[in-house]
Amino acid sequence: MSRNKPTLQEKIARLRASFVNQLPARLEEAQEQMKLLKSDPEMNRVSAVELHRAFHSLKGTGKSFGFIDLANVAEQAESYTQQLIDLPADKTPSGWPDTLVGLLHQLASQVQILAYADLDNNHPQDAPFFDVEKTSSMQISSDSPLIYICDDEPDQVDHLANQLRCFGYQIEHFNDTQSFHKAVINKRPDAVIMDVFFPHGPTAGTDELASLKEITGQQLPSIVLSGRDDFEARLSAVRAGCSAYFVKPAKPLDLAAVLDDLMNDKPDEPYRILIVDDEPDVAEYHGLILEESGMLVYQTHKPEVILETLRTFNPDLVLADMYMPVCDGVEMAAIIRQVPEYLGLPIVFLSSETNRKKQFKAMQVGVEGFITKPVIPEELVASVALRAERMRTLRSLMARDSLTGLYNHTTTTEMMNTSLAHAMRQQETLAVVMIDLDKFKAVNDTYGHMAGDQVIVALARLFKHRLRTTDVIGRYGGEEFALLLKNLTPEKANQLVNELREDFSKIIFNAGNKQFKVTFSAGISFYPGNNRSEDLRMAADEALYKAKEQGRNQVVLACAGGKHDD
Ligand SMILES: Nc1nc2c(ncn2[C@@H]2O[C@H](COP(=O)(O)OP(=O)(O)OP(=O)(O)O)[C@@H](O)[C@H]2O)c(=O)[nH]1
Repeated sequence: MSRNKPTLQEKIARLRASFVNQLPARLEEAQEQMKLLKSDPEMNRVSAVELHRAFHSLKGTGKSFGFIDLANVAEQAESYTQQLIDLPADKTPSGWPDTLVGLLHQLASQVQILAYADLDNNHPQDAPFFDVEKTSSMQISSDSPLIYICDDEPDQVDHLANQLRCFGYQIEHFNDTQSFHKAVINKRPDAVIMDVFFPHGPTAGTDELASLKEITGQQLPSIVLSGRDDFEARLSAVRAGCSAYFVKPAKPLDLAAVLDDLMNDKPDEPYRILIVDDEPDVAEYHGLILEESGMLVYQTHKPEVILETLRTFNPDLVLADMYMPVCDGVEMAAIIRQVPEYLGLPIVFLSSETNRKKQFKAMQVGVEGFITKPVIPEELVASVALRAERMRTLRSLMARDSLTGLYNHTTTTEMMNTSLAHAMRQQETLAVVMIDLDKFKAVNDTYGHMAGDQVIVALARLFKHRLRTTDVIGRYGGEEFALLLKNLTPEKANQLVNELREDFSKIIFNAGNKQFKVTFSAGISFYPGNNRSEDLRMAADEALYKAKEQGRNQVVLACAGGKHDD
């Protein structure tokens, strides 16, 4: 019999119950430490530090799960042990064991109360867990964008639709607003290209967009493409919320550029958050809140594996506990900062520590901020998202080419290494494709450098639309591109690159009143067969050279050992 997946409430209820189940063992441990402390007339400071950590953790987790009475007693005990630790070695206050024993008794009665409490009806007091909104910016769609064109002049539309299809857009054409209306209600497109004038009304197209907005409550991303170039038509487009207005005949490439901008409002990859907390339940709880908002979370409970985990998970932000047994959060942050690659990685402490001096010490090793326990889910999500976004922007500036937004040479080379290592570990295949525009010098010389740039941008756009999000697209040099295609057979990779080549060769570019087309050549190499990333690159380069030699506008497959399958 199949069971539904547990809801967030159910998962959190389980975590709270698990915390309560662990309380007797934790209390017993604290009592053991207390015995050690009492047996030592000099007061063993190691045990005092251990006790302090145990109380601190009970306070933080207790607050997070909404067990406020328990957390309050733990806080008093934490503060008292801190005073003991801070005293000079030769000064031990009389009566200290009684105070601590008293606090431990109070904790024991709280544990008893919780053991018999009805946890289902005892929800945390200040944590509106279930209202964390799923931010729409976190979902990824790998499908080709769907564009509806509504226009009653089929000749013009055919050419536009064919050009846009070359970029990987799915195009559906409607001759009248009625069939367009039905189609939108049935399946909402990613964007619309709409004419203004139709036989049944001078602004029937834009009126239709406005009425759809009213009916559905949502604005359709839309562009106007019209024969009209007058104030009334343009105003109707503004009022219908259209993003751009083109007068016929418009260049398909210009429309594709605007469509790209509209698509760019689409989601990014989810933020990657690494949680380091020695208490699995606490890590799980904070992880649930972040996952619920669409982030990708990885947890580790051991600060000693931090560097390996950073390498494999590559987070946008580290959310760490401040007190952990092997090393504390500040020490762990200092270790992270020793690695130049992670100098800019945001580290945020999630802690019940409110001591300013301690917070300042953490800031000195480059910790970005503190989120105080118990967390308010919305605040946790907002402050993590804000910092992770900043990290993304910074990384993107460093890793991407400014003309195309593709990965630059350095990043592409790094990704070739990591993709190959990943393919080897997972026993997957990897295809490296080197692509070079044909006779591009002549394009620049004949039509100008700006026209040449337009070609480079168009090819980048074609790759972005047509390849999977798991594939890597890099601008390897001026007019040279590199693709890393995962898990494809040589036949499939060859077929895919040939389709891209054919579609690209059909795109019509404009320079002044001249029109021209451009082609590219490609060489493909594979793992397995080439087992070092340098070999993969060289084999793909040689195959590309062969494609150029054989007449350009073609794809050549490289085999291991430098042979080619033409
Ligand atoms: N417009 C523009 N041109 C570029 C850019 N980067 C490189 N190029 C030009 O690309 C051309 C490359 O020319 P070549 O290496 O001689 O090769 P080709 O003319 O493409 O000929 P084949 O590769 O043999 O087909 C040079 O004219 C460069 O100036 C760029 O960012 N924008």
